Amino acid sequence: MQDIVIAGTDTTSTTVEWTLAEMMNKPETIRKAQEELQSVVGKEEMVDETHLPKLHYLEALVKESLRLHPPGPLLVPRYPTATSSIGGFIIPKGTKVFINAWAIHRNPLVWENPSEFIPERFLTGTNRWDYYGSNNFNFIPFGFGRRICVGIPLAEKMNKYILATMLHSFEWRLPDNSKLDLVEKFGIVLKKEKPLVAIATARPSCAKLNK
Ligand code: HEM
Repeated sequence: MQDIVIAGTDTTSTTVEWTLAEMMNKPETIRKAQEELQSVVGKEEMVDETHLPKLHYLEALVKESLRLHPPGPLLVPRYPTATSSIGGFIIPKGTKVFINAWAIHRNPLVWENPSEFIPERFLTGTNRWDYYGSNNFNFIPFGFGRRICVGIPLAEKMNKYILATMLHSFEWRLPDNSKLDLVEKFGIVLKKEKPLVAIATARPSCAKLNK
């Protein structure tokens, strides 16, 4: 139980924080997400679970944020049960192996402009990557194989639900005289070095919230 709470809380809040920070750095993404929310949810309603599968742009935003800033950058270590050879390297049985998902997600042979936040890459062509290691394991924010994250169905919903509600109900801006930075702090969970501080103002378009 404790494992599930630990694995499921920091990862989700970090994903929401990174996604909002990247969006505030590229305000047109906020406008596009709010347009999508306007057409799917509308002015009179609050976001609910039934809207989530229709929010394709929002899903692309979350995926692009997980690509650039995977909360578990090195996944969980593996210990091979047999000696094996990968890419010419011998990996003895029992070696502690880390998978660098962070680097895989920025591989320039796979991702065009890998360091740039471009959610559209998850909307077109074969790039509608899922979370289960499709596309040759080039996108693995939840890991892969037997020990893949068990919380994917919940995390998928929560990430979108929280962000959708925040963007539908509020406008977001930085405090006066502050600058946004996107510096990472490496750890078991990959966080922002400086937590995002943002000011929320209720959107006039959200009638129910203002009652
Ligand atoms: C954005 C949210 C999340 C991300 C990015 C994430 C990421 C990960 C990653 C990378 C792993 C290791 C997988 C591997 O090494 O192959 C993992 C494992 C795990 N996650 Fe998540 N996770 C998230 C949310 C959640 C939630 C919401 C729960 C539970 C409700 C959860 C429960 C777990 C558990 C129990 C494991 C260990 C699985 C095992 O070892 O068999 N995670 N997660």
